Amino acid sequence: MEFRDYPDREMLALSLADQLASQLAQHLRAHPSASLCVPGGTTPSPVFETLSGTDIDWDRVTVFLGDERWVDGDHKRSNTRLLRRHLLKDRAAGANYIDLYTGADRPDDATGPLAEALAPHLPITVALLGMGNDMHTASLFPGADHLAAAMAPDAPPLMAIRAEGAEEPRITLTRPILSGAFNIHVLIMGPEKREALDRAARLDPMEAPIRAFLDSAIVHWAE
Ligand SMILES: O=C1O[C@H](COP(=O)(O)O)[C@@H](O)[C@H](O)[C@H]1O
Repeated sequence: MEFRDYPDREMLALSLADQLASQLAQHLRAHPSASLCVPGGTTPSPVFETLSGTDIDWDRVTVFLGDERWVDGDHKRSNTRLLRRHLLKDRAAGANYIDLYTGADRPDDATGPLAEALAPHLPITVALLGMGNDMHTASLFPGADHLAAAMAPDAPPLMAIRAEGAEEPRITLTRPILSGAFNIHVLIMGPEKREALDRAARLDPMEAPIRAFLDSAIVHWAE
């Protein structure tokens, strides 16, 4: 794991957005398309704001979330809503977006069609992961009902998942799809998350799912 410590959150957002854009642009120089997997939650919006204005060929970039809460796109807890407000605008408005919320009654009914939609965009070019204070990442929560299956090497690309720490049913990309990304970044802010990261580094991925991605990730942190 590489740990990058920034002087403040603004510097982190500017620098990380630049690193993500550079990796996408570099991939696009050698390939017809690239994919960007991003987190939802409360942390990434400043990074998204900067990234949305970067000058890359967004028409050739496919964006999708690492996980989605099973709520309508205009619900205040929708991760897609966050993306539409902070990332999929300005220059990045041209990106192809795969919405993980299909409107099906249950996320279980969406995993098959979504796996087909994602397949042409795998392996992920750049995966940005978030982390909760409970050491979950995407919707891979400690204690979640299908965590063992979602962490297995032969897990399907997406799974429906429920957890006590999650307010609503979720859909999540699974461990093999996320860990197969060419470039993995973890974004955390604040002292609590730094402590959680240190704790996670000493735990098994079933207790601290973020642990599964740390060995090959660059972690970006600011107070
Ligand atoms: O529920 C979620 O939580 C994590 C962490 O979110 P944060 O609010 O602590 O930044 C996020 O990465 C994930 O995408 C989201 O669905």
